[in-house]
Amino acid sequence: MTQGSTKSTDEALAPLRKRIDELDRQIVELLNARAKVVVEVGHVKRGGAAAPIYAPEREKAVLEQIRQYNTGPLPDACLEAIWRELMSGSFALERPLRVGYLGPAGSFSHLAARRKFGSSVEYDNVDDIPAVFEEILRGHIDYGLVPIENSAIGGIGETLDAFLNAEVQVCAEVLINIHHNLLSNAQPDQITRIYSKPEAIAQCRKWLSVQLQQAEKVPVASTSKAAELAATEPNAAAIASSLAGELYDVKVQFANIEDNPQNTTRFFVIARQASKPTGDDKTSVMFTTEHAAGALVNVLDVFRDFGLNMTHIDKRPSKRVNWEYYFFVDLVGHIEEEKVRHAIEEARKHCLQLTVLGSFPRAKEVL
Ligand SMILES: C=C(O[C@@H]1C=C(C(=O)O)C=C[C@H]1O)C(=O)O
Repeated sequence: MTQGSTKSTDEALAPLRKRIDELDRQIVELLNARAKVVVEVGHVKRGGAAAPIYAPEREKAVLEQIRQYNTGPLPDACLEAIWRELMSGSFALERPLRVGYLGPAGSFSHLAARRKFGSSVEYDNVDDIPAVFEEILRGHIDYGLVPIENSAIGGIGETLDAFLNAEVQVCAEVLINIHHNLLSNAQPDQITRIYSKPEAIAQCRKWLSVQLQQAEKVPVASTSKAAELAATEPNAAAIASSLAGELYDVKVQFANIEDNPQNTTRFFVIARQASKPTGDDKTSVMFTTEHAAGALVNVLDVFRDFGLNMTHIDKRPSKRVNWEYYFFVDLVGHIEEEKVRHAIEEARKHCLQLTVLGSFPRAKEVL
């Protein structure tokens, strides 16, 4: 490029950048005007009957409105990411929020928590899934992220079992694409060992059968533990999230090595309170029935008779009596809707016990 053309490019850019500077000034002013209103919301929530700081129903309405306002050229997903981060800042202005997840840091639960709650909340990593539930009940954390099901391996037994022992509420759901990465600070041909959680190794089976055949596959307790090992051991690699790579300072050598690119995990956000209706919600229930012919069908018949669509069903052994089960069902609708409330009252008549785990806005996007 000649000097003349560089100069004319600079000349052409200068006024455009000046316009951007002025718009940025206005955006900052507007963001702070919004933040001042959020501070007032915080005062209202803390006074009188204390209202939860995180309001999933309002989050959904705000994001839907943003999509409606959007006339481009920015894609909806970009604006949504900005507004999620903005709402994360709102929490900090109302009252610092503590969010717990199954650790160590860099796990997929951590990734789900960060995508949902942004970078302005405090995160706590907890040793196991039941401990996330306990920390909610003890008031040590405000919200907890727990995996409920994966598109490839199905229900997460540890989470389902934890609902039997802890009375927490489901207040939101989060869908996350699980992308695995091969992380290592060694050159690929120098890698002799690959650490990961057995499930992650299994989810990358096809890729591993053609790549890095020389390396030994070593199972460890979590993908984030694997990343930690890969950071310290020469010639070691890990299969883990890109977040784990960032946190433990290990390079992504190969991205998206999972066999199924649609590999998705659904997480529940658990809390001490449920969420208000949005008009597009789900209700999660857990029940056990008598050990008799047709007992389960009798309950499901009620949901059909009331026209309630079921989006999830799972079962876990009661662990009290052999072959006695707890069933977990997600229904479309909110418990405050007359039809849903009525259906659950009717279903209860066919159960030994039925617990409503919570109603929450239906997640539309995979984050
Ligand atoms: C400001 C509020 O609190 C939180 C922050 C929100 C926001 O920044 O728009 C929306 C919902 C809440 O999770 C509110 O409840 O309106």
